[in-house]
Amino acid sequence: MLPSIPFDQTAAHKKLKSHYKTISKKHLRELFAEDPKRFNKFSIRLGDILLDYSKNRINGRTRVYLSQLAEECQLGDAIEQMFTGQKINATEDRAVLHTALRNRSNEPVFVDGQDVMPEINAVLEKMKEFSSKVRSGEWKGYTGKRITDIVNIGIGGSDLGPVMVTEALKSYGKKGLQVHFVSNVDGTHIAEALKSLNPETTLFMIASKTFTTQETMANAHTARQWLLDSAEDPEHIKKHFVALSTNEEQVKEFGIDPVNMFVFWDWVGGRYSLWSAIGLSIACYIGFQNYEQLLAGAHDMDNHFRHTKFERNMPVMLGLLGIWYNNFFGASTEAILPYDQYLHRFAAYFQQGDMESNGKSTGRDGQPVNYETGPIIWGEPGTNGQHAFYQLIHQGTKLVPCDFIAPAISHNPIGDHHKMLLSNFFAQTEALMNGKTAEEARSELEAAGKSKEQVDFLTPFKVFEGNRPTNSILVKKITPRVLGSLIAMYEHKIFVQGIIWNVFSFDQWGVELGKQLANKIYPELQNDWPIEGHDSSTDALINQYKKWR
Ligand SMILES: O=P(O)(O)OC[C@H]1O[C@@](O)(CO)[C@@H](O)[C@@H]1O
Repeated sequence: MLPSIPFDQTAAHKKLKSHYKTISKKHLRELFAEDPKRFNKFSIRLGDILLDYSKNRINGRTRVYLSQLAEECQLGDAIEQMFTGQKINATEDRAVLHTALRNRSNEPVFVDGQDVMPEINAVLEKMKEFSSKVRSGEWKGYTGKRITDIVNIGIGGSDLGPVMVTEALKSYGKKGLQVHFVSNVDGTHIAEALKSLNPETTLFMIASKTFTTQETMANAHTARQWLLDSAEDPEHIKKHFVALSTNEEQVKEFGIDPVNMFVFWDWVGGRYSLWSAIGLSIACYIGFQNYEQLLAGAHDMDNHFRHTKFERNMPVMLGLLGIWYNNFFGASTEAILPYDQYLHRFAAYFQQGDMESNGKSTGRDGQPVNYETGPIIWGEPGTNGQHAFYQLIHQGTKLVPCDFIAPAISHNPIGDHHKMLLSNFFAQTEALMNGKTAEEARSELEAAGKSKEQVDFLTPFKVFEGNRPTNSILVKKITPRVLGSLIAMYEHKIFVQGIIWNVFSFDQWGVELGKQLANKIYPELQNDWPIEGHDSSTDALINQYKKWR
């Protein structure tokens, strides 16, 4: 059981609060001027990943106090409790073992006294065999044709991970095998997906940990009817449907043969499940060997996280820096800005990963917390973001700590594109750090031949305060292994923050109320009678909908 340590009552919190008063008055320009070796002091390398966190509003003392905060919150113990299968997801009485799914060492991991590695390996073997059959054409549809299209039907963690990874690793995708993703219960989503597909060569993967999620089950039934409209014989379902789930009973009830079920376990959180059977669409698309590389990369980061002292620990430093801005500088959001178009769903993935884990306001002691917890995560690929919201990041009134991510090597080395992309990647963090002084702005305007009146008028609008913190994560190339490490790095950053904010990061009770009310309203929409009994707004909205539909 995790201890409950209100983070704002730790000695380190007190020290950080006082330290903030001095360090927050220092501009990043000064911090770099004071120490030419600043980069060496505030950067970490792990394989083909370089984390440069030197452009942050910290000095050596800040890092000492932040590390003390982690120590006081017993982060080290908490890490060991997770990796060794303790039931740290206390409100659901479950272990948290996405790390076991990628435990390439195969060292035993025990849940309730049983080593879970044999069953994990059995599912991986089944995924290997199945993905090989689909990719080779051995797996045939009801008319004997090979599969050309996979449709993953799932939502949240049963969708976002496979989407993000198959997009990020698109250059590893198999030619002639397309993956599609349907998640929204909005009929448009499945209608648009099915428009271009042939039932004879389409394989549906119904991805759902519970196999009860309204959206997924609605889409799954629609997909099944779409197949039967062509195939007619229900016997053919088993050639075109597999299930990725923990719930065998519901899978059977839907009509999928348990032989075609790829199981995972209740100690795998939905938003941490791409390493489980939920990753089957990934394995089919990029091949099982590449999927194993993804697992290996995550395992590399797991070992780093578990065995590295906090000051040299990537997830720990990222987690502590996030707390520094969230709880001491009052920054309520964090931007993830990948300078890689294939990573265009990376920020979206961690919207669920981070916000569904730490978007909590009740401490592990059952009491309301009296400090900020999970930040709002957002972001878009660079350089697009520069033409959308960088105005606010550079000159707005809000502090937005940003993670910039970029590969040194592109999968598409066309002309000078990558050098242009990377010049922006390097320039943006430099600009956010240094800014532009009024003197610099003024002399630029004068050099441009502006009149004195124009210079006086325009100068204030051309000043950049700078001092805006960023992390730079430069990787050699986005390979399956590097991507696996990057994802695990952010997973563990989220873990670090949840431990220190004294919340339970692996349940998600906050998603239940909306579902409950939707299940109450859904039957009310089955007729045209006017509704009353909700509040006047909900009644009016429902009744207007009924008039218009
Ligand atoms: O995989 P499933 O059981 O269908 O859940 C889908 C998603 O729904 C949730 O909102 C939980 O209800 C996410 O946590 C989860 O990833």
